Amino acid sequence: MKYNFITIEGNIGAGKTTLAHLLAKRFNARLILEEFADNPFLPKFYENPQQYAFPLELFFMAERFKQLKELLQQKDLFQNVTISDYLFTKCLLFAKVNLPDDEFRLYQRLFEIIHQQLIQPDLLIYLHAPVKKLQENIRRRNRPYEQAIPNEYLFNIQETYTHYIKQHDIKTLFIDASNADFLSNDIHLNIILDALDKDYDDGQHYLTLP
Ligand SMILES: Nc1ncnc2c1ncn2[C@@H]1O[C@H](COP(=O)(O)OP(=O)(O)OP(=O)(O)O)[C@@H](O)[C@H]1O
Repeated sequence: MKYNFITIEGNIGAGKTTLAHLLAKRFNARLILEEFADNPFLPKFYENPQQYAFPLELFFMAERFKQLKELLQQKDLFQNVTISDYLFTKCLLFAKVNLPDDEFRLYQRLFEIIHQQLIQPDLLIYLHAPVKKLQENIRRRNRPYEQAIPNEYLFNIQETYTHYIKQHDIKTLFIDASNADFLSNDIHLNIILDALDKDYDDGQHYLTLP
């Protein structure tokens, strides 16, 4: 395994957490998981996005910073592999979609100050699935407040992520996860494991799962 700190990203319902658990088990890695359930603004945001977007985004940024800073500063970081199911920049990407321009600019100023203090992963795994598949996953896991997410919101999030990854030339394994089933299909997990044995240049590297 060539990487010390891997982050898995993707749209809502793409399967980040499942893959993060499987990889962490395989590499006996430290696991950093998104704690979105503690965000009291999330159900309110889905009911009334305009009113709650700013406190929602601030809460996410504060919580994620606290979590990443504590974990990544522990001395054993580079003795163990670390897997996380979110990138700190996720805050900024969701904020771009959810906030009006003036509020976004304020948020971005705060983000940039905070962001510099964090260690970045050495590989990003991006799970890309079509909106139809995301909606199926969201329905199946059945978190009540997510059941009316419009397709347009998922498209916007997807666009924002892919644009960011391209623009910043981030070292990314870009996985077509349309058919992904990491839990019951060992072939899918093995394709990812094989890929993690290789060195990659910066930029996107595409993988398709059969
Ligand atoms: N910055 C943010 N702004 C708005 N909503 C957010 C933000 N971050 C996370 N969320 C919401 O929190 C919930 C959890 O999102 P997330 O994509 O992290 O996990 P997930 O959908 O459980 O991932 P996966 O299914 O890929 O494991 C979703 O409803 C998502 O929209």
